[in-house]
Amino acid sequence: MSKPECPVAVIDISVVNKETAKQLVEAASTQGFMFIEGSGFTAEEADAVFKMSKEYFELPVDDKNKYPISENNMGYSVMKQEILDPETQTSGDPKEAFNFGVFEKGQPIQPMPEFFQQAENFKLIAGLQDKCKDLCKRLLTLLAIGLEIDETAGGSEWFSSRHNPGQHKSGSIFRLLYYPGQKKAEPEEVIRAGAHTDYGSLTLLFQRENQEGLEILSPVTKSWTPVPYLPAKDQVSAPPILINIADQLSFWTAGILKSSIHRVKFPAKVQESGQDRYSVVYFCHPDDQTLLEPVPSPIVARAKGRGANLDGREVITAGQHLENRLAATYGWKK
Ligand SMILES: O=C(O)CCC(=O)C(=O)O
Ligand SMILES: [Fe+2]
Repeated sequence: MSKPECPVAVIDISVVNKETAKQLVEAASTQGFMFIEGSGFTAEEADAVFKMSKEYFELPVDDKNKYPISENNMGYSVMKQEILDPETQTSGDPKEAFNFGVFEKGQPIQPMPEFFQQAENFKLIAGLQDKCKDLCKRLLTLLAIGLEIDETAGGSEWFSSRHNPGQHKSGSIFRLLYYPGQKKAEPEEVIRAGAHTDYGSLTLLFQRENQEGLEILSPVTKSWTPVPYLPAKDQVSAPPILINIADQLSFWTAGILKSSIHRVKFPAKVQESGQDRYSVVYFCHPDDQTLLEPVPSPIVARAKGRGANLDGREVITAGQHLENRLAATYGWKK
């Protein structure tokens, strides 16, 4: 399935069946990253969200700072505020971001900047969040099928039934990111987003052509591997979306599914052109009260001794796990 120049698999998920599920679990248990075709997102939606994002980040910083990120992980994160790799980084990531919590009954759950309240922007954000939720449900169903989860315990619904963003509280976040280009800096020296794993269950990433920068520490080759931009297969569809497994799915499956370390570091081509990078991310999290207990899968059961399978370990909830990770990232007290 992989195109020769692409280090991660490209999987068409338009059909939900055992064959697609097998391909997804194979990719999720090797690189932990994969491109998805057949997501249902359109080129028009992708163009619109990147246009909105650029307009937002061009606003004066004082305006953006009126809605600062708070302990609920929603709002504006100013340049260098976030430190994704606190153990090795001496200063924050050179990027800005805005985090939206998932709307409840079509309404935001945080104070919204006027810019995002404009009817067209509001409709776009709400619509994209809904599509991200649906896509994650489909991916979670496929992963459950691929892991052969016991039918009597919930089968293909085991993961998806624990994800109800917008109905139950969760850490799910829809995020706009902006990494300003820096023409002069040495490419090798500039880390745009420090090495980290994602905190939830799954992450969806939308990126743009000629704005590459994401690298994964491949569990297969153990080396930093740049992830390319893949063009759309036709004029109507959005380009393939990059998916990665995050901590909670890895923990749930005793490490069988890989939550791979990744970072953002502009390649020479992007560095030389001084090009900015914009990305749009959906972090999918289980409902806060979800217990991170072993998954009833024969495949996971064979991998004794790690993650949720560890005997004698205190079972924590998804919400507690997220609180711990955010406290480290932003220097918040626990
Ligand atoms: O912008 C990117 O490509 C990566 C963002 C990322 O890894 C994150 O925000 O967790
Ligand atoms: Fe990430």
